[in-house]
Formats: sequence, structure tokens, C-alpha cells
Amino acid sequence: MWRTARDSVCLLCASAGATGRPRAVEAGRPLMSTAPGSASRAFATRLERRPAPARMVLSDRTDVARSSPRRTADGAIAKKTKPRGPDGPWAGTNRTVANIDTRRRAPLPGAVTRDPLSNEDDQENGKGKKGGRRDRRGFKALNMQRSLTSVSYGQRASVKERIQAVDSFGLFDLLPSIKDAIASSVLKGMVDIKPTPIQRLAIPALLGQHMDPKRRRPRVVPDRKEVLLAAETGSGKTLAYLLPIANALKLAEADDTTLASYNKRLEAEKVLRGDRPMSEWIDKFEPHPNMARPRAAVLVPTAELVDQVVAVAKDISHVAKFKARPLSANHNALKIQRNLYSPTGIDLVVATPHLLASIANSDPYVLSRVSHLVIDEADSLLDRSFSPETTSIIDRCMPTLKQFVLCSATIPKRLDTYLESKFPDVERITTPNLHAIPRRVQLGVIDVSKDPYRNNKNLACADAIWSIGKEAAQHEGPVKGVIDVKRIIVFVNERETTQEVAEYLVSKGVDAVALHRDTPELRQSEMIASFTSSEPLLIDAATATAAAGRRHLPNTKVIVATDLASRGLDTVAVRHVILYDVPHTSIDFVHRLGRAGRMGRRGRGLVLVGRDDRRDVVAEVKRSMFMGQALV
Ligand SMILES: Nc1ncnc2c1ncn2[C@@H]1O[C@H](COP(=O)(O)OP(=O)(O)OP(=O)(O)O)[C@@H](O)[C@H]1O
Repeated sequence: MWRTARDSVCLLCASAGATGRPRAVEAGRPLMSTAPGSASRAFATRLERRPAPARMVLSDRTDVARSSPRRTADGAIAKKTKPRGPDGPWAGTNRTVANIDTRRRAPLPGAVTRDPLSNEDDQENGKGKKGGRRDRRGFKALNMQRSLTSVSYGQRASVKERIQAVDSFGLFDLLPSIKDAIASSVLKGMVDIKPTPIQRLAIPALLGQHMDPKRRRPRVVPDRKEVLLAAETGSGKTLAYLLPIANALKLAEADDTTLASYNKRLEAEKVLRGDRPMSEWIDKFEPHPNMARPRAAVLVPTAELVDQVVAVAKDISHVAKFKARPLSANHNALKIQRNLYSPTGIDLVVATPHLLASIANSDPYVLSRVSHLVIDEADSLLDRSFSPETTSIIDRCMPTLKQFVLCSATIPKRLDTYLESKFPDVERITTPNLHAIPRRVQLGVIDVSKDPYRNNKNLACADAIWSIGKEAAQHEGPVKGVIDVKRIIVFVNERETTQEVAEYLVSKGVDAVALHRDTPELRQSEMIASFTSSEPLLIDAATATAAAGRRHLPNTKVIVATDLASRGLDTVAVRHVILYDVPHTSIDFVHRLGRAGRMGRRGRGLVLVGRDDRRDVVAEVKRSMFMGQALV
């Protein structure tokens, strides 16, 4: 049988001779024959008799480039499917090869051709520029923008030696109920519980306990103890100040005669009321002596941190029996009022400065009995944006204060200056590793100015997240067939950028949320809860693979935040932190990288370095981390 002329068009063209006629036809031969017959011979003759086209003419159809529609088994036209492009952030970019313009790679006149990010080996060997002088002096760029107060290595070594023997909570002069709360509630489930360095130093200092017989006791005990606790991120500072406060509350309660007589009357009332639940009549009973008059207050910068600190305080209070309540914008006005004016009283309040200051403005007696005040994240709360409210609360509490604790992971120079002028007698308790980012946290650098990113930080960020997700997808979790969801924090310098970056990541199939005040509360608190829970987040491996095919990365969760929004959050589940912007100061490096690698865990930081970013600073931070040195 002959092929039809239409079917053979390619064959005809391909074998066309000089005249434009097919060679086979020119030679008077049939094109292809499987079963020669008369009909086919007649067709071939007709073809021969037709005048040969002088030239090829273009089709007047507009859809010549389209392939004929695919048909299903029953002959119907199959539904069109989109061509599969690459997965991940590159999806839709329609490029399989990097579009490199070699002319743009030429260095700018006067530019330093040597990349400070890649000369680490030289620097380590002291072979840098100027005969290694810069390298011997160490961290020139960091020194230039020095933002942290330095602590001498001699002092660090002596502290390290001093705390070595303090290896049990049992050694502290804490009440038995508080010690019980540590093992049975706060650190429940942990084996071989030992106090961390800041707890070894701070707890005895705040209890007034003398641990080191070689050191002389101070002759005069001040009326008010002022202490600065400074220790690396994720090192258990919250417990370091909460345990002594809980202890002090219980001791004060035992000495409180007003409270004792109230409790007596309450017990008598209970007998009188018989089986009726207390909640039904307590409102009508006389006011509790501690109602809206807490003895201890803790200030923290964010509502999320209020909830976190209150949770630890409640873990202690469930066993030791005292009342700890939160005051933050995460609760409505009615709940705030109920917390403060609870008929069962309040002992410890955890609040943001703005809210507590405004409550104290309308009811000045709220702070009239505070004997213990903690300013957690003191470097932020005494900064410009919080300082007016924080200092107004300090001033209100001062007349009754017995213990004033400032707590921070960093001692910025401005905090140091503030303390020197306002609280010159403050006792500084610092740990041997203060200002050092733990060596178990590694820092990687992505040069965004190079191909394939071309200074597109959003793309580089999405690509890094996809790489983390894909890598994680290859490893099964503790149970067969399930994989672990990676929780990643992306840090930006400006609050306005958080939303923009989060939206870009969502467009690239990443489950991302921006941490700022306009994010819906429920979504925000869900995301934070999953980042601060130590429970593994597992998903089915098959679901993950199917979702990845749909250009969705199901095994990652991402928070985009400024470091203030996430300050102090105990993000135990986070192993990866991406520094989208190069932090302005080493203070920000410490806080941002401190969200990973908490309490002995391993972590990884990735910093995206663009064309205009301080590469020298990044290189020096990386090097000091490698050497286990403190940032300056
Ligand atoms: N002695 C201990 N042993 C084991 N884990 C502890 C101990 N003390 C505290 N932790 C845990 O360490 C984690 C970090 O504690 P915490 O949030 O108090 O750190 P932090 O020093 O305040 O950090 P940041 O500077 O980031 O606010 C918490 O999950 C806490 O339960």
C-alpha cells in the first residue's frame, strides 16, 4: 500500500532534488511500495503529471506549530496538560540553562577582586593582605562596628572553673517544693538533669547563697539586690531567674500574717458553704489581699514571650502553689481584667511593658507591692522603642523593690552605659561563653550576587528552603514511611520586608508566614506553637512526594520575622535559620543564630550575601564561630 501524499510530506521535502520535485518522483519511481497495485500506480502517475512547485510555499494556517491533538483510547480529544517544568523555586522561570552574560562578570574598576568569603584558609594561615597583619589582629570589620561589651578571657576562664563543681539543683538553697517542681514538672522526662552555667551562677546569687568558700562574703548586704544576668541564647535564663523568684514568693507567703488570717477565714467559709464549688461564691467573699497586687513582675518584649514565660512559671506553680498570670495583647480586655483582679489573688505577673505601663497609669496600686522585678531581654526593653514604658515601670516599683534583675543574651555597649549611669552597683553575672555563637551551629554563606541568583535574594532564599526540604525528604523519620517537617526561620532586617518575603515564598510553594502584628492571630500562634514544640512534626512520605510534584514543598514550615518578633522564643524545633539580610550588628547575629542550636542541639545558619552587603563582616563572624570566640 502507498503512503498518502500528506503523510509523506516530510519524506518528500527531505528527498527533494534541485527542481524541488522529489528525487524518487523525478526518477519516475514510486516513493514506497509495499503492495503495488493499479490504483496506486494511477495515483503515482497523477502525481508525476502535476506541475512541480517552483518553490516551497508557507501554510496559511496559523497553528502550524501546534502538534495534532492527543486522543484518548475512545478517540476523544485528550485534555491538555501543562508541560512539566522544573520543580521548586525555578518553576515557571522557563530556563534550563543559566543565562550568563559574560560581560557583566568583569570586575568594576577599583573593586577588590579577592572574595573575602573565600579566603578563609589564607586568613587562618595568616597569609592575608598586608603580610597577615590584619589577620593577626583578628576581626577588623567587627572591631570597626564593635557593638558588644567585651568580657576578658581571663574572667571567663575563672568563672568556668568556679562553676564546674555545681552540678546539681540539689546544691541550691531552694525550698523542697521548688526542687520537686524542677524534676517533676519543668524539666519532666529529662534524665541526668544538671543546672546550666547561668543557673549555676544566678540561682545562688539571687538566693543570697554562698557557694565558693574561697571567696569572701560581702560585709554589707544591700537593701536591694541589682543583678545583670547575661548568658548565651537558649541557655536556660528563664529558669535561672524564675526559680529564685518562686522561692522568694513562697518564703514571703509564709511570713505574711494578713494572708494567713485571710486563709483562715476562707477555710471557715468553705466549711460553711459545704459542697458548693468555690467558683460559685468566691466572687462574693471578701477580696483576696493579693488581688491586683502582685509581688513579682517579669517584663518581656512580645505577647508570645509572655505566654512562653508564663508556661514555665505555671510548671513551677502547679507543684509549689502560687498564682502566675499573663497580661498581654494576646488576651482580650475581659480576660486581662480577670487575670489581674482574680478573686484568688495574683503573685507573679508576666507582661509586655506597654500593657503593664498603661494598666499602672489607670491603677497605680498595681505595682505598689512588687518586690521582685525582672526585665527579660533587657537589651531590647531598654532600647529606644521600649525604654519609656520600661523605665516608668522600674520607677514605680523602685520604692518596694528587693531584687531587680536584668536578663539578656547580649550586653550591648548602650546597655552597659545605661547601667553604669543608672545602676552603678549592679552585679554582673556572665557565663564563659557569653557573646559566642555555639560551635555546634554552623554558618553557611550563599553569594546572591553570583549566578544563578543575580542578586535576587527572594529566589536564593526559596532555593535554599527547597534544598533543605528536598534533602530532608530523603531521610525517613523515626517511623517507616514518614518524614520529618523542617521548621525554618528567615530573618529580615525590616518589619516591612517580612510580608513581601513570605508572599514570595508562598508563591514558590513554601508554607510560610510573616511574623508581624497584621498576621491573623490564629495562624501566627499555630505556627509559633509548632516551632516551639519539641515534638517531631511528621508527614506521610507518599503525600510529600505527590505534593512536591505539584510544586508544593510540604515538609517545611517557615516563619519570616525580624529578630525582635522572635526575641527569646524557645524555638527548640528549629535547626535551620536563614539570614535573608546581613544583620546590622553582631548583637543581631547572636540573637538570630540563637534561635537554632538551643540547649545543646545542633543548628545551621545560612546567610544570603548580596552585592552591597558587608562580606568582610560575614567572613569574620564565620571565622569567629569556627574558632569558638565571642563576637565583639
Ligand atoms: N537545666 C536544664 N537542663 C536542660 N534543659 C534546660 C535546663 N534549663 C532550661 N532548659 C531548657 O532550655 C531551653 C531554653 O531555655 P530558655 O528559653 O530559658 O533560654 P534563654 O537563655 O532564655 O534563651 P534566649 O536568650 O533565647 O531567651 C528550654 O526549652 C528549657 O526548658
